[in-house]
Amino acid sequence: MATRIDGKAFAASLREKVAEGVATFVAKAGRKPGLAVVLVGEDPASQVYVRNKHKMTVAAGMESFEHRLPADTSQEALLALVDQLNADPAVDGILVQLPLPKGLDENAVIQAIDPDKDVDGFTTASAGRLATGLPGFVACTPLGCLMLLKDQLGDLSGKNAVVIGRSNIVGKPMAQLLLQESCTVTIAHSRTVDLPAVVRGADIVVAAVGRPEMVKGDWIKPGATVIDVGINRVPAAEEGKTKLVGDVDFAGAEATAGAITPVPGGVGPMTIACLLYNTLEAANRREGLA
Ligand SMILES: Nc1nc2c(c(=O)[nH]1)N[C@@H](CN(C=O)c1ccc(C(=O)N[C@@H](CCC(=O)O)C(=O)O)cc1)CN2
Repeated sequence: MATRIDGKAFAASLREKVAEGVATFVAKAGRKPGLAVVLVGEDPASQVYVRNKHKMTVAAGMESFEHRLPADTSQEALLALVDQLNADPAVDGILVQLPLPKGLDENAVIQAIDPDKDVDGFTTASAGRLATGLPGFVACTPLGCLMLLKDQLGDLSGKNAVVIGRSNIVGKPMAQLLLQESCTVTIAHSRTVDLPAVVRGADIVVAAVGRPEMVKGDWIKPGATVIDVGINRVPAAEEGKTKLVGDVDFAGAEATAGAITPVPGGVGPMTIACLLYNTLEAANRREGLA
């Protein structure tokens, strides 16, 4: 039976370490690191995530600047706010909560963020820095996955890693991070031929496809480490109720894997902890303290 990787506990201890780093920063810089979060519209899940970001930012000793805008905000107004935050010396990190309401150009808004404040790691500048090994910010979810993997396995070099999913936000940066760790990396996607066979060759599986329980237990190589990025809400057995499942059939994979992240309580909590980690890093760099 696989070890369950406790992302919730790991994230809590990372947030504590960030809080210690924040105290050191405040002592040296004479100010708090600042994180600005922009939420447009009333998407219920986004509201919960933004509320949690605010609470955890404050708990880590940082300044939280929350900007809530109505769903009918224009592209121009949103870009003007991003410009204002880029210029604000109290703001070290900027995050625009995704998804944006229909009608807004997500890519244009993200690219408007100053790469030195891009604590979400979503700008093309950040992606380019990661791909070429330059210092920059790595998107929080893949960064969290890497931290969990290194904590579990130590040195990753020479491991066969399969990343299922090729999104700019998770799949591609995850593959870059694993390559940097000297893994042999395969990026699998919807056109991959014989996905089960590809996954069976992997020592490390990162599933980020957004399809509930798509990766089956008998695809997993015995002893492999499985990182499940999926957060899918599906109907529960009880009438009218729902539950969260990942992209991996947890019960099936748990029997064969060496270690596996659960959903919830695996990768998800790492996302906000890594956001705080990146914000502290941004503040240190801006003050020449990194
Ligand atoms: N600008 C961004 N937008 C979005 C990001 C992001 O990193 N940057 N990621 C997601 C949402 N997200 C943070 O914003 C996020 C998602 C999930 C979790 C989490 O802790 N999930 C829990 C389950 C929560 C639940 O019960 O519903 C878990 O997996 O254990 C935290 C943050 C999209 N938008």
